Amino acid sequence: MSDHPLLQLDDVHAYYGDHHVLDGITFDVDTDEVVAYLGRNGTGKTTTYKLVTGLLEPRRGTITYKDEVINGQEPHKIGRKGVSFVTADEKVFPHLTVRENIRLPTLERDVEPDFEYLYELFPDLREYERSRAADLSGGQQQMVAIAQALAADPDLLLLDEPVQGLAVQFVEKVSSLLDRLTSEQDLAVMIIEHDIDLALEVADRVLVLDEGQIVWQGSSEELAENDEIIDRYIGVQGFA
Ligand SMILES: Nc1ncnc2c1ncn2[C@@H]1O[C@H](COP(=O)(O)OP(=O)(O)OP(=O)(O)O)[C@@H](O)[C@H]1O
Repeated sequence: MSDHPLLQLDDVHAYYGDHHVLDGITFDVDTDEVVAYLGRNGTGKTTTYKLVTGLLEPRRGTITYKDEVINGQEPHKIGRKGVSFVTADEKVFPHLTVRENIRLPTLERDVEPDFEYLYELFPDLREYERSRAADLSGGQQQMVAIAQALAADPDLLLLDEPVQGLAVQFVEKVSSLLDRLTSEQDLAVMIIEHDIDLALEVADRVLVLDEGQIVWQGSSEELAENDEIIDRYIGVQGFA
């Protein structure tokens, strides 16, 4: 772990009304690592992403990104600092073309996405770049969402079940894509993923959340050998 992690959460608490969802979580994420964020449904994983992206303000604790406290900053400001968030049901704009969708996050910055690089990562998208997003399959639309997040040239990519409901061929693509991205760019990735085999395959490190607390952290290899933690907090394929 470095002295200056890209992202650092320190004793962070989050509530929805009186519902105390995150009960003092502390963890770091460094550039160039893929961190799987695991735990049963409803334990607060997506809520953690909402805090980091500014969609929700922590009641207590500190979120530091690139050595700056970002608690309570506006989502668009945090986005401009290099945080991108892709959810499972990411909505691409159906009436825009693939190319227009990918360009969206860069419009206000007056820069061009690196289409060549993105199409090399997602060859299907080159083929369909002039098609309306609505005409693509669910898996291809998910690729557009990930390409759109990458077009903004993020330093931290937060993926929330990026392959949920997708065909095996897309799952394999996402897995090899993450390998490639973190080896070619200064990028940290956090991934919420219920398929534990996939999570362990793509991640260097794992955080396990239960009842709003980080109950275990370690390398993917360590978790793969720790049946007790898997059974207790993640379960078969992570379903409660
Ligand atoms: N907008 C909201 N208002 C009120 N309660 C919410 C809201 N969003 C989430 N919750 C509750 O907060 C808790 C944590 O939800 P969260 O979505 O962060 O869990 P998760 O670990 O991401 O689960 P999943 O794997 O099902 O996505 C759950 O009990 C959920 O019902």
